[in-house]
Order: sequence, then C-alpha cells, then structure tokens
Amino acid sequence: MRTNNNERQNAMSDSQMVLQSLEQGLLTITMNRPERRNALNPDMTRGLIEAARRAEGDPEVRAVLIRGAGGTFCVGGDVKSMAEGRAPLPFETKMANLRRGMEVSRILHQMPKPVVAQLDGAAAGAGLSIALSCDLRVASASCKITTAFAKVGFSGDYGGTYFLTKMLGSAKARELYLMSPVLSAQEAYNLGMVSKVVPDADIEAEALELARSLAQGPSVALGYIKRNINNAETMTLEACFDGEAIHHSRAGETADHKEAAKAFVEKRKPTFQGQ
Ligand SMILES: CC(C)(COP(=O)(O)OP(=O)(O)OC[C@H]1O[C@@H](n2cnc3c(N)ncnc32)[C@H](O)[C@@H]1OP(=O)(O)O)[C@@H](O)C(=O)NCCC(=O)NCCSC(=O)/C=C1/CC=CC=CO1
Repeated sequence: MRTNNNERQNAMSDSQMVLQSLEQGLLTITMNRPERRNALNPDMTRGLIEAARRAEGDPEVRAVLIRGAGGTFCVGGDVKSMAEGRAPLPFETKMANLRRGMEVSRILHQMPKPVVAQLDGAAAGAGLSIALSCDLRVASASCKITTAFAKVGFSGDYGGTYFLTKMLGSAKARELYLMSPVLSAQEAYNLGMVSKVVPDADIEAEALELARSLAQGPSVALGYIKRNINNAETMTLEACFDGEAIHHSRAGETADHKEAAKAFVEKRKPTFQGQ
C-alpha cells in the first residue's frame, strides 16, 4: 500500500515494537518495549531492521536518532525469556535468525547518514552493540553501560566486538568483553565510547538537538565523511586517499558547499538543503 507524506511521517512498524517518526529530515526510531527495558525479541528485531532499511533508503531521511521508550535504551537479548527455556530452534535456524537481526547494526553503521544513539537507563549486550554501530552516542549521567554477554554465557553479537575493537583497540575491547564490567556514563565517556554525558533530565532534549542539527546539515558532505571514516577502518592509505579525493570533489559541487562558502564570506549562518 502506498502512503502519502503525512502518513509516512508518523509511520509505525507493523509490530509497534519499534516506532518511527520523520520530522524535518530526522527519522526517530524508538524501541518500544519498556516493560522489558526494551530487551530484544523477534518482533523488535524485525521492527529495527524495517526502520533501518527505511532510514537508509528514504531520501527524505537526512539523519537518524535511535532511542528506547521508558527511560532505557536497550538491555540486549531478553534474558527472562531465555530463562524460560523454550524448545530450542535447530542450530542453523537460530544462527540464520541472529545473522539477519545483526543487519540493523550493519545498516546503521554503513549508511551515509549520521546516526545518534540516545543512551539512558542502560545499554547492555546487543543493545550496546547497536549503540556502538551508531556514529554518536549521548548518554545520561546515570546510564549503565556493559557488554554483559560473558555474564550470561554468550560471546557477543550485533557487531559489538567489531565496533568496540575499532573504537578502543584490542586490549580494552578484550577487557570489556571478558570481564564485562558495568560502566558509568562518565567511565564510558573517559574511554571514548560516548561523545557527551548530560544530566538525566536533559537527555531527550540534548540527543534531539544534536540529531536535529545533523538532519539540517550538509547531508552530502556528512555522508561522505562517514564513508571516509568507515573506509579508514578497513582500507589501505592509498584507497582512502582515492576515496577522499572523489568525495571531497563531489561535495565541492553541492549547493550546500556553495551556500556555506557564501555564508562564511557574508558572516551569516548557512542554510543547508541537503544537496
Ligand atoms: C546493568 C543492567 C543492564 C542494568 O542494571 P540495573 O539498572 O541495576 O537494573 P536491574 O535491576 O538489573 O534490572 C531492572 C529490571 O530489568 C530486567 N532486565 C534487565 N536486563 C534484562 C534483559 N536483558 N532481559 C530481560 N530483563 C532484563 C531485570 O531483570 C529487572 O527486572 P525485575 O525488576 O523484574 O527484576 C542489568 O540489568 C543487566 O546486567 N542486565 C542484563 C543484561 C544482559 O545480560 N543482556 C543480554 C546480553 S546477551 C544478548 O544481548 C543476546 C542476544 C541474543 C538474542 C537475541 C538478540 C540479541 O542478542
């Protein structure tokens, strides 16, 4: 079914476990299972993938804010449901389901649009992995941050070992995965895992302000910046030089670049159109 712009702006995923709202170029994705502190289950995973695919493919989306309802980002897999010990799925099915779910981290990390994670309450296990796949993390002062996996006999998923190793280096990633300490927001900030710590009362406003400013930014250049940095995670210096040369030259052809240069000379704030 085709939807008009108004309907799309406040579209919800089929499952209602993940809410989507598009306003002025900013897609807000809200994990909505507050009674379980937004623990992941199959519906939530499907909703997240659907939202991430929309974020990637919808040209109206210029930036993304991902957050959790009820004052918690996401505590990862649902340990209470794991403890119920339902009949296990065949290994191949289990593995394929998990692999499919992880696409959310890949899309958020790779798509050429900035993604901000609003971390409040807790970010644990796969919830932390998803947060680490984002470009920027704003945390409330009381937020608890932990890999959690080893404590429940898991090794890690949703790309957390990849992102944390790239972010902090192998030694620190090993420590945080093998020992699984619960970090305060300030400790996570000191390590470089979060960009900003704000008072609990300000978390929503601060995360929204940051995400909105990115949604109103020079989108082509921001997308290329993200690509360059992603390239740097895996490519050679030569390949990164090539990428920078192409991206910088293309960004220089955008209306946003021309507007920014003009605004600089005219000593005013630029207005970006995202093209
Ligand atoms: C450090 C914590 C995240 C937060 O600590 P704290 O603020 O002190 O809160 P608690 O008192 O511990 O918890 C409050 C209530 O929330 C329930 N809860 C917490 N985490 C989970 C969870 N993951 N699943 C279900 N319920 C959860 C907790 O039981 C309390 O409920 P009651 O009040 O009824 O007792 C701390 O909570 C913590 O360490 N949590 C566990 C984190 C964890 O182990 N996460 C899973 C890691 S494995 C994973 O992510 C795996 C998968 C596999 C499956 C599918 C998809 C993805 O990943």
